Amino acid sequence: TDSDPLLSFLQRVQSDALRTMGPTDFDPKLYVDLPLKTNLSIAVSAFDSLPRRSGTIPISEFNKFIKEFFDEAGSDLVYAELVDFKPEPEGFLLKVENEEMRKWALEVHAIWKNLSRRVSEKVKKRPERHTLLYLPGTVIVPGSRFREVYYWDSYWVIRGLLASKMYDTAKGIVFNLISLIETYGHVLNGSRTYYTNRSQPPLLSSMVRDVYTRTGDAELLKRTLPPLLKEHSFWVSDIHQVTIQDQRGHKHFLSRYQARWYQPRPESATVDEELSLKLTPSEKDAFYHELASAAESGWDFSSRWMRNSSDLTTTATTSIIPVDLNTFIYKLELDISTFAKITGDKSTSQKFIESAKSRKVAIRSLLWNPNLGQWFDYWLDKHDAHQGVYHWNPGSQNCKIFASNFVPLWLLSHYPDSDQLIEEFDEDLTSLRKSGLIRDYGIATSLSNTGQQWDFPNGWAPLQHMIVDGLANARSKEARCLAQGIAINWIKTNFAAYKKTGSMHEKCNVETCGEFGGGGEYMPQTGFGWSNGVVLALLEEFGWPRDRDVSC
Ligand SMILES: OC[C@H]1O[C@H](O[C@H]2O[C@H](CO)[C@@H](O)[C@H](O)[C@H]2O)[C@H](O)[C@@H](O)[C@@H]1O
Repeated sequence: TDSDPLLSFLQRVQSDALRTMGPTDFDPKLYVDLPLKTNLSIAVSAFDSLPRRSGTIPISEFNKFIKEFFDEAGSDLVYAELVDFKPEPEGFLLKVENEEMRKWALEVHAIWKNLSRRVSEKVKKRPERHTLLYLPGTVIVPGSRFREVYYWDSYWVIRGLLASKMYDTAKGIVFNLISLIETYGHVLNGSRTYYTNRSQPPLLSSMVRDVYTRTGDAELLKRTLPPLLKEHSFWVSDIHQVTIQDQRGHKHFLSRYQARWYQPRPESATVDEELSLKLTPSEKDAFYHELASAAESGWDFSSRWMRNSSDLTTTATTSIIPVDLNTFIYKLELDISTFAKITGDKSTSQKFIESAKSRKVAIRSLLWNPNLGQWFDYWLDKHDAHQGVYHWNPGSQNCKIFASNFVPLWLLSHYPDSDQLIEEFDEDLTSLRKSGLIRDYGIATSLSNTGQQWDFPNGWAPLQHMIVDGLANARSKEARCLAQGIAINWIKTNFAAYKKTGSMHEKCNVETCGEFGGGGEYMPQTGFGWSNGVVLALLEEFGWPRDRDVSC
């Protein structure tokens, strides 16, 4: 934040706000999202002259200051009309025959109008007054406190938009993300200045591929290939790529999450500072780095990254080689190779076939566990590294159960024939069935109830979708039935929660029908981009017969 005067100032306002308002219902993100009305220097001197009693600004003075110097959070994104939205598009969810389900699906489809925005011209004119970043086209936001575009959320938003037949809006989202690569060299976690230090799970090529499959737009592939090559370089750069030598002396290259950030996350600074109170200054820096890196994974936060699942300060994201990240990069490599082939760039196509092959060997050699029949994250042991090369140790696979252990199955829906990564996966699904992850109302994120939001009993839409989509495209009938069963229960619980609360939720509790998820550092959010996208995508894939009950 030192190099960003607006952010430093907003963080001062945020920490004074906590002292003034108290911790109940306090959301630190609100303060770093406030757009400035005046020049920064004027606001700073007004802030410095506010009266303080025992270090605290009186509430009326504080509120007056906020009103005078800031516009409302989110007001720098304005409502955008969706040019391709139709209340009931032609060919919409043709397999959904049940009237009640169809009516609800149309309501979920209509929520795109509530979530669509464009960045105000004010941001383009005076970027120094906003933490929001300018994007050229219409955006779909997740909802509630998430007032900006998020990277990996956008994949499932696009899946939903494709089911809603909104191809132009879907393409516009891709172009927005590309504009971020052009400016920053990678897609940001989200479109805010405080997210420039990290990315999120790399799913841009998957967005492009799915839009291309529906539209056949080869121009899109031509335009996206150069930025996708940049994105690939980002994920195999020094900070992300790790070399691991196997027991036969063969060197493999896999990637990890790692943010370029050693301070509290500005959007959660008061929380991070409180958490780090017991740490020494150098431990604090390392802890903040690990938290930001966990945010890059999209799984913020989870026992998956913690050495001790009851102590968030033991988060050690950068010491882990994640199954899902390497699956996504493997798919990125296959996608780049496919796009290059279609657009006539043979040498790039060949080069990326080779990269994908090497990554496949690495994933199979280091992350796949043939005895337990699943892929595991791998813990890096710094003491075991010699001149930057780690030595593989089978005991360092993290054999705890997480939904991410089954994310490679997702490849079945995109590369069903050519992909040998999953060929060893037991088609009778013993490891998945016995994992304990499949619950009555969806796939649990993990088996540990730690109070973190990416843990039990929460189920997240993206995780349901990747595993279900993969199984639905498997050869075995059993796998396809399992996929359908999970999809039906997930749709039912989203339906029940919507009927009960009038909203779509960011996450659900997989134990109880109609109950939304909890835990983590902020209040459960509604809206909600990826949840809507996944419901629409699953309804498109499986349909809903007339006589199937909609309730649990
Ligand atoms: O403000 C705290 C954190 O919030 C975001 O993470 C969560 O919401 C995102 C939007 O739906 C989602 O992509 C992510 O998986 C969630 O855990 C944000 O991405 C974090 O960087 C931020 O610190």
